[in-house]
Amino acid sequence: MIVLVINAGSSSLKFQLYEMEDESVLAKGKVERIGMESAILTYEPEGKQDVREVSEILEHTTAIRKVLDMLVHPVHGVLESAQQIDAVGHRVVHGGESFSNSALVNEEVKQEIKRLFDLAPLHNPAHMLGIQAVEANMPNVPQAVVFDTAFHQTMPPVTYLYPIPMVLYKKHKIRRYGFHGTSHAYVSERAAAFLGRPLRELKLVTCHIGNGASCTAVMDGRSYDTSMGMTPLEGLMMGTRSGDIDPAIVPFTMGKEDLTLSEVNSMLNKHSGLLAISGIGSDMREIDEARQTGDRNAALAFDMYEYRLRKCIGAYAAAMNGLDAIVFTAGVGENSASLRAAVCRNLSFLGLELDEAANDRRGSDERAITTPGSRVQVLVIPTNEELVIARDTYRLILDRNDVN
Ligand SMILES: Nc1ncnc2c1ncn2[C@@H]1O[C@H](COP(=O)(O)OP(=O)(O)O)[C@@H](O)[C@H]1O
Ligand SMILES: CC(=O)OP(=O)(O)O
Ligand SMILES: [Mg+2]
Repeated sequence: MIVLVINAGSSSLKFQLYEMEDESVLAKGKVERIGMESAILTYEPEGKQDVREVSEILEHTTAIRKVLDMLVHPVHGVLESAQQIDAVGHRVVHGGESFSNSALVNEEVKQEIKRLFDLAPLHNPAHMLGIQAVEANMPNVPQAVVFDTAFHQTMPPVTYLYPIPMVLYKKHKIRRYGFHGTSHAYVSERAAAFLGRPLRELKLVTCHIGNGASCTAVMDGRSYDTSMGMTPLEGLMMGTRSGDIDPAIVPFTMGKEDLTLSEVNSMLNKHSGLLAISGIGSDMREIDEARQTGDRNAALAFDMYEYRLRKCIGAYAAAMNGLDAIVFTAGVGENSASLRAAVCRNLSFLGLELDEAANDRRGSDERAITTPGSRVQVLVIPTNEELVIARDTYRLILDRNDVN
């Protein structure tokens, strides 16, 4: 069975094409700057030359058509015809309280994703465009949705409720949902396999540190608490997002700087985090380089980022009354040895002993970066959200075929 995985954002669309018999990736790529004159399509077919094309792509339907054209291209293609694609799986960031599992797309599911637009205004409308773009280009292909929030639906009320009037939860479902669940679930399972112990018996803190960043306390094999909240703005300091701040800063700043709600939202989501403190950018590579050449603002941004992450790990060790392993994953977590080292050096009170050489070693393999005697293990585990989406889609289609 051939499954196309799509992660549609407001101005981008990432994709991976899988042959599910052996879970091999046939091709992958992305379309960036959708809606702009010079959109960029990057396409990497397995065993063939990569392609980069700049053209006008004004909406998601055109983006999907371009992707399908590439997949069946006479020179760069990996398929004879787009009809070989058996199913499409989408990443959907917000599933609210309605979805604790992945689902096949039908009218009801689409209505529910639409109902959640308010809770994820940056993400869910884009996912819906992705679903509609597939419907327009491949009308008979079944689609599945895999939610970032699903893994966190096991959180108890003590961790998911906010101490604000209950009526707001009842009326508007204001609560912690958590995100990056597909990644936290995947790396937890891999961590248990790596440690050779049942996941149910482990207390883990999984750190998904990419563009967006979140930490999860995984206990009894489930998400017990996680740092992102009702939206992906809460919690850790990120590339351009503030993470936790005093909520009173919002009305105060709006008054003092005469900002609208949408301006203050944009300030916290797009103009804060590493970017705001360093004045350089949101990319950890740039920050780390600048810091090492003596840039003080970059050093401060790095230290704040590290401090807030370490505080979250410490809080979750207390929340679970114990800690067996910390897992680092996603762009920064997998690649930034200096961030991992800074976090670990400052957690020695937990009996954590960093193996500096293992931490400095580059590679995309799963590995421990602590000494064998370390009381808490620290692992680097590359995430693979696309594979989980492809697997869930595959399983849903097989189950459906069994029923029919
Ligand atoms: N070698 C590296 N060192 C430090 N940070 C890195 C490195 N490579 C990638 N990153 C960071 O990873 C981030 C992207 O993470 P990723 O998980 O791919 O994000 P997303 O999926 O949200 O786009 C980049 O912003 C960059 O800061
Ligand atoms: C939910 C979220 O923050 O996603 P991303 O890291 O892809 O921005
Ligand atoms: Mg990501």
